[in-house]
Amino acid sequence: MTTKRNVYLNMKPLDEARQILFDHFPAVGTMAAETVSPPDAVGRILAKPVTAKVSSPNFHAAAMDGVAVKAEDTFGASETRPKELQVGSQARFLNTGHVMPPDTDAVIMIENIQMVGDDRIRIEAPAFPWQHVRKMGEDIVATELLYPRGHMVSPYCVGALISGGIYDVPVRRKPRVLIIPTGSELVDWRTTAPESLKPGQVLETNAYVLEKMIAACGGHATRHERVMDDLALIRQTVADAVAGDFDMVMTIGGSSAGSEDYALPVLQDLGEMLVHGVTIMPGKPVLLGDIQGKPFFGIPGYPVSAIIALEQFVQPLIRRMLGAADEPRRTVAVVPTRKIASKLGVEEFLRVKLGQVGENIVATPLPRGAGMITSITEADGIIRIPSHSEGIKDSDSVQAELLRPLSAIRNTIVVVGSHDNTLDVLADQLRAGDAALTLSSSHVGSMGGLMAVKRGVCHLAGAHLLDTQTGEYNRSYIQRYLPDKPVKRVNLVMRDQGLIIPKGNPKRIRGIEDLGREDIVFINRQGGSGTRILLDYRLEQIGLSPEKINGYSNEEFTHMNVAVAVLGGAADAGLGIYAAARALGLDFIPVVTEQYDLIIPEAHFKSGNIQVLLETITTDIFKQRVEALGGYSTENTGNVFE
Ligand SMILES: Nc1nc2c(c(=O)[nH]1)N[C@H]1C(S)=C(S)[C@@H](COP(=O)(O)OP(=O)(O)OC[C@H]3O[C@@H](n4cnc5c(N)ncnc54)[C@H](O)[C@@H]3O)O[C@H]1N2
Ligand code: MOO
Repeated sequence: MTTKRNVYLNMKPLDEARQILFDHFPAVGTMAAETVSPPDAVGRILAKPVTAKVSSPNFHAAAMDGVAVKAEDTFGASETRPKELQVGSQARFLNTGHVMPPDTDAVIMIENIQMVGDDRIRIEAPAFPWQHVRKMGEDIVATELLYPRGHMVSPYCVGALISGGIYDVPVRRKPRVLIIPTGSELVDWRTTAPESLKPGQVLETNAYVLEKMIAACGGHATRHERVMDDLALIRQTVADAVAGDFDMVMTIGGSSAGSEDYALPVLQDLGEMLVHGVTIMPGKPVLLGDIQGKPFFGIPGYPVSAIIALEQFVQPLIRRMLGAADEPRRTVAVVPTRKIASKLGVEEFLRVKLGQVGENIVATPLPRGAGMITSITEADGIIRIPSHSEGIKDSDSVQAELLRPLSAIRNTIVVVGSHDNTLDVLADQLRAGDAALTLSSSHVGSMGGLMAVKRGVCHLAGAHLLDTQTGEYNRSYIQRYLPDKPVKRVNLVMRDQGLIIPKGNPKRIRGIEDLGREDIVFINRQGGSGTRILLDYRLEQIGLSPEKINGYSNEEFTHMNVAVAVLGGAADAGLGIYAAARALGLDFIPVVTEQYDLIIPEAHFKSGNIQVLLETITTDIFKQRVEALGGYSTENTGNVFE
């Protein structure tokens, strides 16, 4: 094993790095042509201009059911002076699509004629020439251009291609790409049961994601099995791929500066490095190179970094090789829900949730870790914060690239505040309903939710704020923090908070009163959290002083982290919701039932989407699903407080 580490030689801004790549591979439309059938051409790029071989229709055709006539013979007909025509010579019955008989140039619809005996018809209006006739070549004229080269064939195009007699469609061959995931920690999902995953093992995902993304832009990718962190092995795999019939090769992982990051040494051994390191985030350590005239990419291992690197470099290069146009994403002006700091000197691809609240489309930032695939799967858009900017203010209107259509974003209810698992049930039920609404929730704590209501950047907030003076939830906080904001408060659920303890309760804890025992170590929540307020309130009620509790000053920030501390043996008990205990197979002693409400500004309360939400939470199916989670009660669900 080598201990030599790579250093980023010369980080380039995104535009410059792209230019270096495109200049080095001036590959526009270089893929050879091949022919495929019209249906198989869908999604492919035309290698040549396509001109029609035949006209469509290739004869004059009746466009309506009725009689074919010579327009001239009908001139002068009116209601007061109807005309009669002889069937067989002056008028011939035919149906939509039939060939027009010789010497006819118009069709009169069947409903506009009267029979006179067996062989004459009466009309009360003249026909004008070519009325209700689809003339030869009306749709497509033989020899005319159907599509220029570089056009992407759509399902609609198949109709025009076949009608125009193009049965062999010239398209560019798909660039063949080999994807080589590297990393000794990677395991194959097909041979690894999820329960058997050991610490240190990571399910290989990127090769699958990239394979589909390459297919989406017109390439064809092959996934190599994962290669261990072994310089010689990776080098051999890359060398074989380049010598074979792949047009492009990429490794995933090992692109940065770790002692086992081999993408750069492999490239240096086999070819020429063009760029190592781009001032973007995620995606910084991407490596661009040339091995024997073929593009080589060292794609960073973090899932979002891999996706961004692919979108910024690989997909555009593939489109160029195919001679296809670039497909910039639509952008829309959005207002961030809070101010967002960003590092100077790097262009950040910030993933955001979007929703239309009042006049504005508001953007809530998602977690920024490049290792979090959900930060991009949950995203509706991407805000690109330029490298010269230290971030964006919450009042700034900025552009976001859209990952979902605007119509879907307008159909989204934005809820901000404390997290609760029943919101997931609600999201699912809302989507299954006739309106197919999306619930987009951001978890910033109860107070964060109230502040979002105050600033008008959400449709509603979820909160469970206990007033220790009165024992009431939320009301006094609303009075205090939202004095000028008329809101309605609707109960979503009552939920159990309780002691999360090890399976089997080895220390025979009975309740909060036991937290003062000398043999028990507690794990606390951070000051200001709803749960901490609750604990302190409860301790005061039973007259147990915090100093008596071992571990009272050890704080965690989430219910799950409290449960993890208990599971790992760092603590014997912590206060949290039942769902967290259940997720880790721990035991739970209910302590109090707390109230979780939805706080809805009057301005939104009457809106159709909110009314659907309020109906949904009172349905039996919603309540049953919530009760089935355990630790919840729906006795007050849907109750409205002014
Ligand atoms: N000292 C420094 N460390 C790191 C830097 C740096 O500048 N200095 N850059 C960080 C950045 S930014 C990124 S991005 C990562 C990417 O580095 P690598 O390309 O070397 O990626 P790995 O270390 O191999 O893997 C990172 C992470 O992703 C997981 N992974 C890798 N491949 C796959 C795959 N095919 N499917 C699923 N997951 C994968 C891997 O297990 C790691 O957890 O480096 C930072 N470090
Ligand atoms: O820049 Mo790395 O690609 O964020 O995680």
